[in-house]
Amino acid sequence: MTKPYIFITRSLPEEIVTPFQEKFNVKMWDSEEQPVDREVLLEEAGKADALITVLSDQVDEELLSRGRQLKVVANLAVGFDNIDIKTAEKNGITITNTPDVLTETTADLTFSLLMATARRLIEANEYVRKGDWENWAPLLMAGHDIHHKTIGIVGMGRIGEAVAHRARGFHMNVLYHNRSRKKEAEEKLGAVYKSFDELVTQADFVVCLAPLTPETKGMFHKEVFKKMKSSAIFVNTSRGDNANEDDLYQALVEGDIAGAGLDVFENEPISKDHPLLSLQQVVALPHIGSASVETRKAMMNLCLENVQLVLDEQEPKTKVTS
Ligand SMILES: NC(=O)c1ccc[n+]([C@@H]2O[C@H](COP(=O)([O-])OP(=O)(O)OC[C@H]3O[C@@H](n4cnc5c(N)ncnc54)[C@H](O)[C@@H]3O)[C@@H](O)[C@H]2O)c1
Ligand SMILES: O=C(O)[C@H](O)CO
Repeated sequence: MTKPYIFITRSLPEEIVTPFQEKFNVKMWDSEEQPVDREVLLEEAGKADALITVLSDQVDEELLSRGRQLKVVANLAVGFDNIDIKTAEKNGITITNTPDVLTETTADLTFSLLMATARRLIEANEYVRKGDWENWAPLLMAGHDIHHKTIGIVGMGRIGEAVAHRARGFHMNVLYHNRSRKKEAEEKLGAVYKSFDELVTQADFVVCLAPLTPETKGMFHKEVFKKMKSSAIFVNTSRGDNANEDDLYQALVEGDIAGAGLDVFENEPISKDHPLLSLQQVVALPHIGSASVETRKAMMNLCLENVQLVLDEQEPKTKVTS
């Protein structure tokens, strides 16, 4: 009997893939960094039983209609905005993602980014390395306090709650906005529900952790930045498209807000000539929210386990539904 065929769109460590090779015929794209060619991906989708994809692979109608035998697409991310879920369901293809295993790691990064932006850590590090540090000065690299300030979390899901937990450790006042109220989080974390407008007006740190959907796309725009405090810092570790980057740039230049910590961008990788990167008050990271070795390996394992379960005609651990 021929083994089921799994195609993985990036090169993953052998130690992760080897245990599955006895049961499956596994092929990987030969680069860890370079995305798979679209033509190759379409061709593979036409013959694979399972695909393991990453967030930059567009799993759209064209791809999902190729696979006569495609049964499952396991996305190496909790976000699934790169996948047309409805078409997958229509075509009987199971979609899985990687929730939970990355929650704490992404919350760590989100809070680090908030701190790095508020306390100007990257700018200060460059200052020392360039040899610009000549004297101690009363306001040298003075930033903004974090402790006892107000954090506003938009998208109080798994990661949002984990960020709120960290914020409580810094004696912060926690506000949140979510699609629905979360009474348990209010009790557990002392978080206070606010409308979106109230939250952006009152928070010192506005943190976006909502998924990218038609509803959230561009939700942080010109008028929203204008409502924020001029001392506010915007942190985005969800998806770049949730904020309008031109409006964010203008808001920073015109002093509507004080800074931005960004792990995600409208176009990734962001061009080094992008206006946002010319601003000292912006800390920019290359989409590394979940990037600890332990967590990335846990995400890879979860993808492979999900694929195995579906191919064995069992329920996957983390199925995505519309
Ligand atoms: N930067 C990174 O590397 C990284 C890592 C992991 C996750 N993420 C992003 O973070 C997102 C959140 O992950 P999660 O595991 O916490 O997901 P989750 O589903 O547990 O939480 C998302 C929350 O957002 C809420 N929400 C949805 N639409 C909303 C809206 N219009 N307004 C307000 N709230 C809304 C949901 O009700 C939910 O509570 C992912 O979708 C992904 O885009 C990024
Ligand atoms: O959605 C996700 O999981 C991230 O963007 C990558 O870990």
